[in-house]
Amino acid sequence: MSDISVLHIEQLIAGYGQRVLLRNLFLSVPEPAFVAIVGHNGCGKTTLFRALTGRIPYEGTIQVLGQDLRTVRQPANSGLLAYLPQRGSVEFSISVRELVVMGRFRHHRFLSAYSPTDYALADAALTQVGAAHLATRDFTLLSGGEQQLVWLAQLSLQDAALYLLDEPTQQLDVYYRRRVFDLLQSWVQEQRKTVLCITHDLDNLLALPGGYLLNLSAPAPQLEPLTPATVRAAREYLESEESLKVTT
Ligand SMILES: Nc1ncnc2c1ncn2[C@@H]1O[C@H](COP(=O)(O)OP(=O)(O)OP(=O)(O)O)[C@@H](O)[C@H]1O
Repeated sequence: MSDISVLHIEQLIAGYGQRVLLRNLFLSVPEPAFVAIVGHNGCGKTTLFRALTGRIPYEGTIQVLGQDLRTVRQPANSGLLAYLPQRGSVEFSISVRELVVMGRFRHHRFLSAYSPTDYALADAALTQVGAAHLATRDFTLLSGGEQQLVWLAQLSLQDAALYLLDEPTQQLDVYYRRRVFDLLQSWVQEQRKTVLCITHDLDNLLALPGGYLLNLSAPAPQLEPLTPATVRAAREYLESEESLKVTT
C-alpha cells in the first residue's frame, strides 16, 4: 500500500449559506475500494459530490491521489475523477453509440473524429453494462432505466481514478440493479478504481463482497467496513424516528 490515499478528506465543511450539511467530515480511502454512501433524503450526499467536483465552495481539504482538488481547475475533466449525476439530460437527437464514445473525450484532440478504437471501446462498454442492443437507438427515446445504463457505459470510458455515482441504479429493474453493483465491484477489483456510490438500495449492499459504508445521516459520519452487519445497522438507524431528528 502506498502512503498516498486515493481520497483524503479533512475537516470538510460544506452546505448552502446558513445551511451546513457536512460538518467537519474526515475520510480517508487508502487504496482502491467501493464506498457505499447512504443517508436520508436531503442529508447532504449529493452535496458531498458537488464539493468533490468543485461545484460548491467548501472549507477543509480534499485530496485525490495526493493532489489538492483546489489546485485542479476542472476535477471532473482532469482524469482524477469522473462524475455521474442523478439525472443527465440530452436535448438533441443522438445515437447511443455516439453518446457513449464521448466518454473518450480526454483521449482525442479537439475537433478530431473518434477513432475505430474509441468506437470499439464504446461497444465493449455497452456490452459490459448489458446494453449492446441499444447501440443504434436514439438516446432521447430510451426509457429512464435504459438511459441510466448508457450513462454508465459512457462513464466507464472516462478511465478516472475515482468514480462518483449518484444513485446509479435508481431507475433500474431488479436484474440490472444487481448487474450494475457487480460491475462497480469489478471496476475496483479488476481495474483498481475507487468507486463512491450514493444509494438507497440497501438490499443490494447486503450481498456485496466488501468495501466501505458511509452513513451521512449519522451524527459523526465515518467509513465502516461494508458487511451485512453494518448495512443492517445502518438500515435500523435510518428507519428510526430518532435518526430523523438528527438529520433535520
Ligand atoms: N443550491 C442549493 N441551495 C440551497 N439548498 C440546497 C441547494 N441544493 C440542495 N439544497 C438542499 O440541501 C439539502 C441536501 O441536498 P442533497 O442534494 O445533498 O441531498 P441528498 O442527501 O443527496 O438527498 P437525496 O437522497 O434526496 O438525493 C437538501 O435539503 C436540499 O434541498
